[in-house]
Amino acid sequence: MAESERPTHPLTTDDAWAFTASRASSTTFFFDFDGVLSPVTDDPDVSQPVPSVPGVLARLAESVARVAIVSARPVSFLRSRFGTLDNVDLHGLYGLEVWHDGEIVTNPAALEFVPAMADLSEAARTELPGEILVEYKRLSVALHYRTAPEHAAAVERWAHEQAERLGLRTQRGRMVVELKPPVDQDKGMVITESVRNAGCAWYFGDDMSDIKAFDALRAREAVDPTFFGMAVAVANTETGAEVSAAADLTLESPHAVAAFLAEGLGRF
Ligand SMILES: O=P(O)(O)OC[C@H]1O[C@H](O[C@H]2O[C@H](CO)[C@@H](O)[C@H](O)[C@H]2O)[C@H](O)[C@@H](O)[C@@H]1O
Repeated sequence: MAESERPTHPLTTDDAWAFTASRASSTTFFFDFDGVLSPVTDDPDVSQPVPSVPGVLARLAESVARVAIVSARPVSFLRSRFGTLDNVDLHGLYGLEVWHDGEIVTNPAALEFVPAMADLSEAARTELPGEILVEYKRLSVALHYRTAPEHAAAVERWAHEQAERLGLRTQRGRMVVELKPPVDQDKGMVITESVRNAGCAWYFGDDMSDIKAFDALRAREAVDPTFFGMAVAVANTETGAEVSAAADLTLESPHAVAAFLAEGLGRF
């Protein structure tokens, strides 16, 4: 396929892989973590990537310009799962953190919220029902109701009251509501910045925050007729319908993502 002939949406998977292979040296693959590279678990602390994922990402990084994980998890968590992959870039907390030259670089505008987040996580543990899992992430706090969905409304209400009181923002996800600093930073902004000089990029996501990353690919296509963006959703019963509706392709599960990439690697 000639370089300028980018495939049009909707497109076949074969066309997408063929074009990507022709642009490998200017292609980036971006991945969300939970629900995409890792099956969903009740306890976020025990989540692990699908066993074949680290090997597949390492091989992919040897075939294209760049592979990056763009997650709502802290970089420290991503390092605990992917620290051995020195050719995979890590963006944490929606891009508020990035792993760069052997250290975590934090958006300075978010740093002043560290004490408030520590206090907030303590308050959540005291004030919310005991079944609610409180995940303290240094710059944000996630309140999980996966194992107690009957408390969803109360948790959402509490989160919104705290956001109002402390001047924070909320982010809804899969059986979770998160309190974040009032800093303009989302996954779409990470992608917009990262694809400025790319010829092609893929993004794999499953949650509401990933739709902004899909939008960033579309926006790049709109201003650069040679750029090709491929938005891949991973199915789930919680946010799957909305994410799939915004995607070019839907894969069934994190295991299917790993198999899809392993098959695609044969095209390079
Ligand atoms: O951007 P991501 O990497 O997808 O992170 C989004 C949230 O993922 C985690 O929560 C989700 O996965 C948990 C483990 O499978 C699950 O228990 C929970 O119900 C999901 O919402 C993570 O714990 C959150 O901090 C992230 O915001």
